Amino acid sequence: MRVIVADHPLITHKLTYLRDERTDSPTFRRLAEELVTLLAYEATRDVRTEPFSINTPVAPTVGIKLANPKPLVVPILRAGLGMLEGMVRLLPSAEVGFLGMMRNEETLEAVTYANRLPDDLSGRQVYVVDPMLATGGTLAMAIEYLAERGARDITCVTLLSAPEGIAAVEQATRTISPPVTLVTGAVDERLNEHGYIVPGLGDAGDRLYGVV
Ligand SMILES: O=P(O)(O)OC[C@H]1O[C@H](OP(=O)(O)OP(=O)(O)O)[C@H](O)[C@@H]1O
Ligand SMILES: O=c1cc[nH]c(=O)[nH]1
Ligand SMILES: [Mg+2]
Repeated sequence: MRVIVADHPLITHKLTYLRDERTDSPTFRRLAEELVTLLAYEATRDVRTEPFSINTPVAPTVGIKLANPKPLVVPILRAGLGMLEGMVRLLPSAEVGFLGMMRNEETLEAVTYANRLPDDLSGRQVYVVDPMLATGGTLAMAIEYLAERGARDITCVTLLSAPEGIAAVEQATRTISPPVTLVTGAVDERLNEHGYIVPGLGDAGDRLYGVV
């Protein structure tokens, strides 16, 4: 797995406010959206394009446009929804599929409770968005699932990642065929005994949408 830590000062600045416990929900949502736009710039560096002929007012020229099939963006509900708008703003022609997944807070194992994705992902570039990569169970399960359906390559965009989670996803993706890339805003110190990222930002879903 290729890991890109996009530690641009603007990203780290916005992440600092996002982490701050005093940041309220509306501000948290706005910052998450702004952050994903900055991360998406890095994450889409290898998006597939094809030549596109146009005429400027001065001369004909050949540029590029996104190739077909268009990329698929997959937010992992709930917290990934907070990154969807920023992602599709940058990729307006992308399609969107949904995976609903939650961690069992006792066992820390991921459970899938919703799935609305095209059956056949052959040839598709897939961008998975979820703010948090903690133990890695959720992302590993999502990646395996997308690979089984034939995704051509899979790029995961997270705001924060734990070293333990990166190692777990690396291990889990060792045997799958599509290339996997992780683009993250920061790699934090560790996980605590409850599986939360330290220093992290708490529960991203709760901070975006309220405590469940
Ligand atoms: O790497 P892991 O240990 O699997 O943890 C990461 C997952 O935990 C959070 O979701 P959560 O289960 O809290 O669901 P929510 O988005 O509905 O709050 C987060 O958004 C990831 O999906
Ligand atoms: O720190 C963490 C770990 C998992 N999920 C979160 O929302 N935050
Ligand atoms: Mg949560």
